[in-house]
Amino acid sequence: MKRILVVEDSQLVTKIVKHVVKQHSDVEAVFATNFADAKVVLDTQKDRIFAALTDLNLPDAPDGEIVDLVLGEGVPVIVLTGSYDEERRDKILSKGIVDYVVKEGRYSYEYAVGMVQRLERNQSLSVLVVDDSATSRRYISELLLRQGFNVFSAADGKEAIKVILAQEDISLVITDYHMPEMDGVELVKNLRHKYGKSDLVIIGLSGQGDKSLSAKFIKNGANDFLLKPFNYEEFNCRVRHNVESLELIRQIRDATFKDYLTGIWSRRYFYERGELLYQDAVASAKPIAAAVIDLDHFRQLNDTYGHEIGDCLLVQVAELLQSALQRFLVARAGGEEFFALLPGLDNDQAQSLISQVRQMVATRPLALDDGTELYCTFSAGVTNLVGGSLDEQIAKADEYLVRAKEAGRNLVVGDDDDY
Ligand SMILES: Nc1nc2c(ncn2[C@@H]2O[C@H](COP(=O)(O)OP(=O)(O)OP(=O)(O)O)[C@@H](O)[C@H]2O)c(=O)[nH]1
Repeated sequence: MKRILVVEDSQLVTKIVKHVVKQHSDVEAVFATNFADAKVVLDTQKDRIFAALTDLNLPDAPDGEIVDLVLGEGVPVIVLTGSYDEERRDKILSKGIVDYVVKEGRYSYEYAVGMVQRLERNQSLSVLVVDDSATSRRYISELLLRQGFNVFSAADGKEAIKVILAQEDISLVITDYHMPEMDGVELVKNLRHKYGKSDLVIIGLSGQGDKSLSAKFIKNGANDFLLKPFNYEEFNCRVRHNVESLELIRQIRDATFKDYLTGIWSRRYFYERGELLYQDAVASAKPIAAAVIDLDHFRQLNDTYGHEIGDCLLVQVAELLQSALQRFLVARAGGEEFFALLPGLDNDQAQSLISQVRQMVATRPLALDDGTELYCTFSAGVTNLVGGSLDEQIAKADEYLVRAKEAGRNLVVGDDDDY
């Protein structure tokens, strides 16, 4: 639950903000009606305040002094004001606030509270700024840091690709056009070989003299374009809009490809992604191992403890598999069965890795809500025998799994075993 400080002297506005906050189950608000009360809240609860929504004209501080107070405590500020004055707005924005929202009807209050949630979600998103000008890189990075993002930077396209490969979780790239080594459009073309628009948002930037560049960027795969110099609010809105579109696409993808119970990849995704990994391995003559993992005596466990506890165990085992094999493709195939695809591993390596995971699952107690601890084991078949398709390889691993079950369970059978 995120706690926000709302500093507002109008009773009517306070009532509206309370109502809007109530619609967001993950936000709670502490209210102050003047500068002095806000100071007391910050003095006593600063570490628990995630962000502040503040008016500018308070009875005991009429000239926006509250902004300096809150920023001085290191708390991000979203100004919510009735003041339309452009000059004042620019002055307040230049202090480093997250956003300046004018009270113009119901949507503006929802926008302001939504901005708090945006700030929180941005903390789990990484952004890469690519520009050969150190000043420009610093400026754009500073704007993004204000919005809560994790920010990385690179001085040209080549360096950008290195950062992205080393830092797999980059969701947004903001790139200038004119750069040595590799320009912005070349960078977009290169990135689009590997990352679709649902994996990575790219926003192109360039100076006023290059108007045709917007089309060039977008035709080569950028999601959006901004002409420099841009104003902070335009930048903020464009970034927010693009990041929200990305999240929506990811939600749809997850609903299609993630298993509803455990949250790990589904059988459908395993075959879609797995087929590409499989074809890559075949084309490059590199090893690829497939494993079929099946929990032992799961019917008995369900019968003894109930289906709900069975579900709870499936979730915990899925988490263990996912974290132990995080470099690889892991999916719930259905029921109490999981698939793993391990590109780059030969059969000895894959069998040894899956055996370590088997040992870990067998010896780690799985905790239930009432404090009870249960243990469960799995059996697995692991093969590197690449047939005509991924399906055939999985069928072979499944054959070994049956042998592991027949040999007594809690066992991993590979290509060289005689079971
Ligand atoms: N709780 C829970 N149980 C499931 C789910 N999907 C399948 N199962 C149960 O998993 C059990 C699988 O039973 P079996 O195929 O006989 O396998 P097993 O009891 O694990 O025996 P072995 O595989 O031979 O060790 C059945 O009782 C299914 O009802 C699920 O989503 N949740």
